[in-house]
Amino acid sequence: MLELSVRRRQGDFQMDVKLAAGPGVTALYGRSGSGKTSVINMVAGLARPDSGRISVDGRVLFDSESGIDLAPEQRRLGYVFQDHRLFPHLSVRGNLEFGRNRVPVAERTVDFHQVVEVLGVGHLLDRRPSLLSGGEKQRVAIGRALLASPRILLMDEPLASLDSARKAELLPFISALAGEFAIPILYVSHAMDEVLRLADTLVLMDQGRVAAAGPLEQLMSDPGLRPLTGRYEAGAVVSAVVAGHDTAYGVSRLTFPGGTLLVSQTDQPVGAKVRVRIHARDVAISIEPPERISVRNVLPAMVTSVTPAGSFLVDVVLSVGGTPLWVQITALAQAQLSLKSGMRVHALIKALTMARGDVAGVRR
Ligand SMILES: Nc1ncnc2c1ncn2[C@@H]1O[C@H](COP(=O)(O)OP(=O)(O)OP(=O)(O)O)[C@@H](O)[C@H]1O
Repeated sequence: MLELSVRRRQGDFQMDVKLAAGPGVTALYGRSGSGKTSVINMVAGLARPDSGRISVDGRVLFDSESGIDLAPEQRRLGYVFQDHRLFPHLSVRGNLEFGRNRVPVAERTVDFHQVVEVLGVGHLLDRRPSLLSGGEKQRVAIGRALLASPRILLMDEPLASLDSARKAELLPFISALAGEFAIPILYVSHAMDEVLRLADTLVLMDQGRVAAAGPLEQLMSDPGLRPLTGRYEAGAVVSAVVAGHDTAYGVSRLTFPGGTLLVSQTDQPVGAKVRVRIHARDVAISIEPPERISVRNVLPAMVTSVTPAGSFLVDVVLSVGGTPLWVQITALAQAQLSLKSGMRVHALIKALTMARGDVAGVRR
C-alpha cells in the first residue's frame, strides 16, 4: 500500500496531494497540467516534496520531519515511462536481466519465466530493441521494471506514444499484470478508454490536488464530478455481464440490473464481466414507449435530476433499475418535454454507439 501526503511548490503551481494506492490498478486521471506526473515523480524520488511523507507498505521513502529522503534506486519501485528507455546495446534478455540483477537474489519476488510468459516476449529474447515494434519495446520495458521486484509499479502514460492498434495490443498485457504479480500499480493517464479498461480505483486530479478518489464506477456516475471526468466523456459506466452473442447480426447481449443491453459484438466471452461506457450524448429519451424504431435498447427509466449544462444543453440523470444513466438533451427538447425528477420515461440507446472501445473486460 502506497500512502502519500505531500506539498510541493513548482513555479506558480502548488501541489497538495493526499492519496493511498492499494492492490490493483490506481489510475491518476486529470487534465494536462493537473499534477499527475509530479505525483509519480515524487513517489519515484525524482522530485522532492517541500514537506510531507511517502511510504510503501509502511517503509518510509520520504519524511520531511525526520529528514528521510531515499534515493530513487533505494526505493524499490518500478517505473515505466512513455518512451521505453531500453538499452540499445543489450538484447531483450539483457534488458530484462538488468532489471533482475539490480536486486539481491534473496529479495527477488518476481519470476523471470513468468514475466516472459505474461508479457509474451519469449520469442524476442535474442533481439535488440531496434528490431522491436513500439508495443513490443514497451512490453520489454514493463518486464524490466517488474523484474526489479518492485513494491509498486509506477506507469506514466505508458501507451501515449503508441498508435491505437499497438495500444489495443498492449492493454490486455497491462491488465494482466495486477492479477498475476500482486504488485500495486499507480497508472497515469488522460485517456478514458485506458482508465476504463484498467482502473480499480480512480483518483481524479485537479490543480495539484486530489478532487475525488474511489471505485471507478462510483466516481464516473457522480454528476458532481462531471467537470473533472470531462464534458466529452460525460456518461455513465455500467457494470454488466456478457449473456450471449448473435454473430449473424454482429451484436452481443449484456445483462445489468436495469435490463439487457445490445451492443456491437464484443470479443469478450459469454459470462465475462465487462464495463460499458454509455456516453450521455448517445442516449435519447422518449416519454411514450416508442414503437417500430431502429433503436434496439429501450429501457424503462425514471428521471432523477434535470440540470442546465450551458446555454443550449440540459443534463438529465435517469435511474435504470437503480443504475444511473446520463443523458444530454438540447434545451429545446427540454422546453417541449418538460422533464422533471420522478417522471417515468424510456431511455433509448443505439446498439451501434456502444462499440468495442466502450465495452471493456474487467478482471473481477
Ligand atoms: N520543474 C517544474 N518547475 C516548475 N513548474 C513545473 C515543473 N514541473 C511541472 N511544473 C508545472 O506543474 C504543473 C503540473 O505538471 P505535471 O506534469 O505534473 O502535470 P500532468 O497532470 O502530469 O500533465 P500532463 O498530462 O500534461 O503530463 C504544470 O502546471 C507544470 O507546468
